This record gives sequence, structure tokens and C-alpha cells, in this order.
Amino acid sequence: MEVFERYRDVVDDYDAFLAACERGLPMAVRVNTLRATPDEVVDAFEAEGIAVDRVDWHPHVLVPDTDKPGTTWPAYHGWAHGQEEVSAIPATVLGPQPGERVWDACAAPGSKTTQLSAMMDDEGTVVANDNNLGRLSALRFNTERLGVTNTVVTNQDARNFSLKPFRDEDEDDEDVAFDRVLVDAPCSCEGTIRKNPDALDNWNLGHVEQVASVQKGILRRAAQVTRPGGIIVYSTCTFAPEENEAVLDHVLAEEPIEVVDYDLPLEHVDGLTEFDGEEFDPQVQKAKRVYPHHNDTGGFFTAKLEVTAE
Ligand SMILES: C[S@@+](CC[C@H](N)C(=O)[O-])C[C@H]1O[C@@H](n2cnc3c(N)ncnc32)[C@H](O)[C@@H]1O
Repeated sequence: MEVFERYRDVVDDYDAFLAACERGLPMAVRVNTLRATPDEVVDAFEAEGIAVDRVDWHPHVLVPDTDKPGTTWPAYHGWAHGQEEVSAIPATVLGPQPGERVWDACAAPGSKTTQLSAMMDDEGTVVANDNNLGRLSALRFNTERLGVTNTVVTNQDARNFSLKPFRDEDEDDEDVAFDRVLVDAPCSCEGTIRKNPDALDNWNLGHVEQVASVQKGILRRAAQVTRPGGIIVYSTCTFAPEENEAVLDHVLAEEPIEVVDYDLPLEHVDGLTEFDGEEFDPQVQKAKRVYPHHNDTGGFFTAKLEVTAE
């Protein structure tokens, strides 16, 4: 865990943080409300002899007492989807409504895409994009199993995303406008250490900087394809400020967006306003960091942004 030494003065209780990072992660599922209610899913797990805990902050997140919730009948029926507890945060914060146009910029394997669709009652459109074709096949599998039909899949680099394949060649991109966009960005995955103990094996600052450059490009494109007044959520499962607050700071200076506050009824701390001598736009404080010791989960970073009229 030497990599985490750089966060010693940043994390609120560093010893508790390290101890949590060394423990295994309780596995969670999200109830697929297109197919079942939380009570039906609890009953189905209990019928298999698996006890289930509920979490306080989200009625659709359950913690069944099994290492492999994805190989149970509730999952096979499409009633539940194995999804880390903190992974349910970004779609919840984005708050898509039935009938809206939503872009999931980095969507595979589709945990959040299918959550967005369920929140929209499967009405409207989710454009689920990922630049990795292999991972998109997992997304298709998940949408099919969960009975999601309002999703169209695209395979593009989100930094240059265009809806041209679906449009008249003579139209330009100017009127491509989503109501909401989720940027669940590729990242260095430091916050997944409890689920994947090898997560830090190839960690290096060069990779952090390289992925931060991709993140900035994707978030900029998100700002360009969202209508004024539309909402963007930017999230990562990493702690590195270079991939979180610094990305927001960069894009805030380039695009007409602002960071907005939101309620997160889970223990968390605010976004950082400086790291390693670099100061960030004070707005980034409205982002939220969830550390593993806060709620016995993985680590996560989530910011909510609104596109302003230019
Ligand atoms: C954190 S994962 C997304 C997880 C997904 N949102 C979910 O909940 O199942 C990040 C994804 O970004 C994709 N990705 C990486 N670079 C990309 C790019 N330039 N454009 C689009 N997708 C990209 C990766 O293939 C990966 O699937």
C-alpha cells in the first residue's frame, strides 16, 4: 500500500483507511426494478438460504451473504445485478427521468447503464458508449438479462463522440444535445483494492497522468453534447486528485459548466481544494470522496455538474 502514502495528509483517518483497504469487500447487488421489488429479491435470496442486509441510503441496494451473488437465481432471473454499493452512487446522483436522452460515455460492462434505464422506467433513450468492443459484449449481455430495451450501443472514443452514424450526413453536430450525461471514467482504480488486491501492481504516476488526459478529453466532450441546464456526473473509482479534482479544474476553465452540490446520505468528505502544491477551483469542493473506511465499501469520487448557457 506504499502508493497510498501520498494520501497520508489527505485522508481523514489514514490508519482506518489503510485497515479498510486490506479487508475484503462485502458484495452487493442492485435490485432491477424493471423486473422485481426489493422484497421479492430478498425473498428469492432467502429461498436459496442466503441472508440479505439492506443499506440505509438506497432502497435498491442489498448486501446478500454470498461471495458470488451473480451466480444465484435472482441474478439469473434478471431481478438483481451484482454491483458494488458505491457504484450505485453516480446514476443516483445523475437522476435521469423517463423520456430523457442520456449519454453513458464510458458504459461497459453496463452496471450503471442498466441502473439508468431502470430509473427511467425503460422509457427515453440511453446511448451506451464504450471504446472497447469486447467489453461492450458484456454490456449487451447485461441489458438483455435485465430486460432493458431503451439502450442503443455505440463503440467510439468518447473524446470525439459523434451521433453522425445515426444522423443525416448534412447535419452538423451542433444540435446533438443530451439531457444528462454520465462520465464514469477509465481510471487507475485505486479504490477497487478491496475487490481486486492486484489493483495497484502496475500503478505509476505516468499512467495516472496519461489516464487524466483521457478523462479531461471525455469530460470536455460531455460538456459539449449536453444541453444548457443539462446535468453531467463525473465519477471515478480512484483516489488520485490528478484524476478527480484536477480534471474538473481543467474542464471548468475550458467549458461552460459549473459544479453543483448534491445530497449524499453516505459518510464522505468534500473534494480537495489543493494537492501536492496545486490549488484547484474552489467549486471542486462540492465533489464528494467516499473512502473505504467510511461505510465499509470501495472508494469512489463523484461530482455533479450543470451546463450553463454560454
Ligand atoms: C470505469 S469503466 C466503466 C464502468 C461502467 N460505467 C459500469 O458501470 O459498468 C471505464 C470504461 O471506460 C472505457 N474507456 C476507456 N477509454 C475510453 C474512451 N476514450 N472512450 C470511451 N470509453 C473509454 C473502458 O473501456 C471502460 O469500459
